[in-house]
Order: sequence, then C-alpha cells, then structure tokens
Amino acid sequence: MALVAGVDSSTQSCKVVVRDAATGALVRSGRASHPDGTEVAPAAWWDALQTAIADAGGLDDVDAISVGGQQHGMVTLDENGDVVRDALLWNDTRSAAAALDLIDELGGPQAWADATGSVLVASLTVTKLRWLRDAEPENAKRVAAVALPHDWLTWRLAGHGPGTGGLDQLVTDRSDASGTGYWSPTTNDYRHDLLELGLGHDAVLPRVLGPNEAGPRSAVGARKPVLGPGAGDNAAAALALGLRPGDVAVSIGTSGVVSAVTGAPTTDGSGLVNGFADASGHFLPLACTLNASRVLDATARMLGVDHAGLSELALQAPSGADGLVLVPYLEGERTPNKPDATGALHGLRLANTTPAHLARAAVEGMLCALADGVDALRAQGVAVERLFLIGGGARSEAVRRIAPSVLGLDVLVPTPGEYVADGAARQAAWVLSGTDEPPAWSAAGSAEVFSGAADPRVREQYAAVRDLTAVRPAGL
Ligand SMILES: Nc1ncnc2c1ncn2[C@@H]1O[C@H](COP(=O)(O)OP(=O)(O)O)[C@@H](O)[C@H]1O
Ligand SMILES: O=C(CO)[C@@H](O)[C@H](O)COP(=O)(O)O
Repeated sequence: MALVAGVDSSTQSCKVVVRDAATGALVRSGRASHPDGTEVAPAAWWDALQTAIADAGGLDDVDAISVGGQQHGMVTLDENGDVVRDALLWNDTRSAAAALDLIDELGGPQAWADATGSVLVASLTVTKLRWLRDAEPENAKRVAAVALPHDWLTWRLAGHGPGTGGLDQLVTDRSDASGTGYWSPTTNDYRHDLLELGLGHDAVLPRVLGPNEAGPRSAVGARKPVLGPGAGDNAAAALALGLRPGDVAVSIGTSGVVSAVTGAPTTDGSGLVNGFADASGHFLPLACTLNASRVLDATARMLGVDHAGLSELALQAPSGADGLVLVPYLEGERTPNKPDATGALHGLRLANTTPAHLARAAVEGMLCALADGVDALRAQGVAVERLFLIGGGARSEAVRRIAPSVLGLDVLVPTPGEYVADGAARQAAWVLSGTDEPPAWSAAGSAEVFSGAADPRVREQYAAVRDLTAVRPAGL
C-alpha cells in the first residue's frame, strides 16, 4: 500500500494527514499550533510542521507529500537563503495604503484585475513588498527571493534553509502564485514588472509547477518522498471536495472564504472577487473575509462560554436576534475593503440584550458577510447550486443550522475533517500516479444536509448597518 501525506500550514495551526494513495483512506494524522499574530517567524511554521509530522507517525513509509497553506504571506529570503524579516500574513493590514498607491500607479482597480485577476488589497503579497520597500528599505534591498508560506515549507522539506542558498530550487503552484499580485492566472506567467513595482527591484520567484508535476524529493522521510507542487489552502480544499460546476465551498476558518472552481478566469474590477487559479488547472474565483471563526471565538469569550455553549445560546434566540446586528469587522475587513474598520453592535434594546441574542447576532453577522461573498460570486457569473460548509467554524451546530436561512440555500456539511491537508494529500497521490486526472477518491465522504427557509430579514437588517462602523483609533 503506497501512502501519501498532505499538509495544511494554516493561520492557526499545522495539520498533517497520511492517506492511502489508491483509496484515499485516512491512515493517521497529526497537528501542532502556530503562534498568534499577523507577523510570524517562518521558523515557527517549520517547527510546527516537524511536530505535526511526528504526531502523525512520521513520513518514513510515505512516497509523496504536498504542502497546502495559508495564502499570500510574504516570506523574504536573502541570497544565502536566510529569512530577511518575519513574514507578514494575509490578515496583516499594514500595507493597505501601499495597495492604494500601487492601484493608482498601474492605472486603477480594473488594470490590476486584468493583469493578475485581483484588485489589490492589503492581503496580496505585492502590497506587503511595497510596504517593505517604503518602511524598511534596508531589508527590502536584501531581498533576493520572495516565497509564500507553502513554497518555503516545500523548499525546507527539500533540504534547503537558512545558509544553504538554493533559491533557484524554490517551487510553487498556480493557485498560490495567483494570490501574489505578480502572476497572471490567464497567461500563467509571472509579471516581474509588477514585482519590481512593489519591491523596487527584481527577485527570484518560485518556479510554478503544473497541477500534477513532481517537484524535488523530500529530505525528510526514509523513502525521500516526492514533493508535489502544493497549493493555497482554498485550492487544496476544493481538490479534496472534488468541487463540480455549481458547487461552492464556504470555509469558516480564521478567514471566511467563498470559492468555486470554474473553467474561465474572472477579472472583477470591484475587487470583491479575487480571480485566483485552482489546483487542477482551472480557476478559483474567491471572496475572502478577515473575520470568521474568530468572531465566534471572541463572542464565546465575551460570554464566558465554550463553543458548545455559544452554539446552544445562539439557537435559543429567534432568527434575526430581535433586531440585534453584529457587524464582525474585528480585524478590519478585506471584503469589503475596510482595513481600518472595527466591529459594531447595532439595534440594542432592553428586549434583546441577552447572551442568547448576542450569540445569535455573532453567528448571523459572520454568515451575512459570507452571504455577501456568495452574491459577489454570482455577480461574476459563477453558478451557485450547492454550498459546502467546511473549516473549524463548520463544527458549530448553530452555524450549520442557521446557515441555510442566511445563505438562502441548503448547506452540505461534509464529515468534519482537515480538507486542506486532504486536498494536498490527493494532489500528492496524483503526482505519484502520473495520471492525467487526480485519483478518483474525494476526501469529503458523506455530507449531512442542513435545510431551512431563507429569512431575508436577517440580511436586510445587516445591510442597513454594515457601513456604520468606527475606524480603529490611531495607535491601536
Ligand atoms: N465547534 C466549534 N465551533 C465554532 N468554532 C470552532 C469550533 N471548533 C473549532 N472552531 C474554531 O475554528 C478555528 C480553526 O479552524 P481552522 O479551519 O483550522 O482555521 P485555520 O485554517 O484558519 O487555522 C478556530 O478559530 C477555532 O476556535
Ligand atoms: O487569504 C486567504 C485567501 O485569499 C485566506 O484564506 C488565507 O489563505 C488563510 O486561510 P485560513 O488560515 O483562514 O484557512
């Protein structure tokens, strides 16, 4: 039995699954936590990967491995392969002004959407490079190569690292390259001119492998498993779910993501939909919020309950929480682009100031932002017939039961699992097989269907107040 491994190096943790390459059966798994914060030393991801691999029983019997991971994070390397500074993550908003500058310099939002599939916001890597050029020019000058979290971990698994050089051995895939702001999903080419516009000079970029193209061999694991191209986390999840036309994945992790696999690229000049590539050779239009599972975490904390307690409370209050609306911009927001916004509670009355109402408002507010994302995908011509709910937040009973009324469709909840790591494992099996198509197995198993009538009032009351938010006070 050949075994493959898949990794999800996500914002909050690292997960590893080991699966049977032929059947997809889960053999074992492991995990480890990542540090908090939007600025992280990449070494912490490497340490967590080691721990998660050990927790998953090691790689000695594994023949192929692929790494999926959080998108966009800026990993800068000097010519020796040393990290120049801590990575800025996808949810770090300090480059919001740089995004606006770059948009102006290229000729407006549509110019970026046409060139790269996406209008720039602070999440995209090129804006972080511009911030680096302006705020830390000495660091910017030392940058010899730019990678993303999954590229860097793949490179480390191949035996490279601080002091080894070997920048020309960096590899990536279409899906993650498409979130940089200097790669075109339509032409499949880097735009070194846009990289230079951001960073101020050219640099080595990882070679973009095809969806089932073998990378280097891993230095970790007795059999020196072949490394797959890896993927951005959302593309990996789509590969695990085996999304078909009409299927939309709604992921509630640190980020809230609505995405679909399509045969044609999108170039949304409004910026609501990022026109990314997927991990199967197609496209992945995607709307992403900065505020999803942590809105639930924070509300549970405020109420002094755990996730189960929050869910119970939310289900005690009526749909619409008697007019209480939570706008969930706790970390600023990306979709819509409001990097300096804060969250807000609207409609407070004596009748709705209960823990149950607050819990319900948190679940509904978080889901309303995702429902806006579903609408944004529809506006780009994406068919929305089936919604798959995944990510840590999909483990919440309240989220599952309230989602149909807010999203306006039944939701399918696959057996809770690590779909990003599973998609990476499926990619590894694809690379190992050398076939044109990925292996027939999907990791989704059977999905539980949650139904319920749409309650348009919930979205109406949210739409009425979602722009009424305060800006984060200076210095905070
Ligand atoms: N039962 C639950 N209800 C609500 N949220 C949950 C539940 N279980 C886990 N979470 C939250 O899900 C998040 C982790 O999900 P995950 O998809 O792994 O995130 P990420 O990929 O961003 O690291 C955490 O914020 C965690 O608190
Ligand atoms: O920025 C995006 C997508 O564009 C996020 O989806 C990140 O890729 C982080 O994902 P999670 O850690 O929340 O799963």
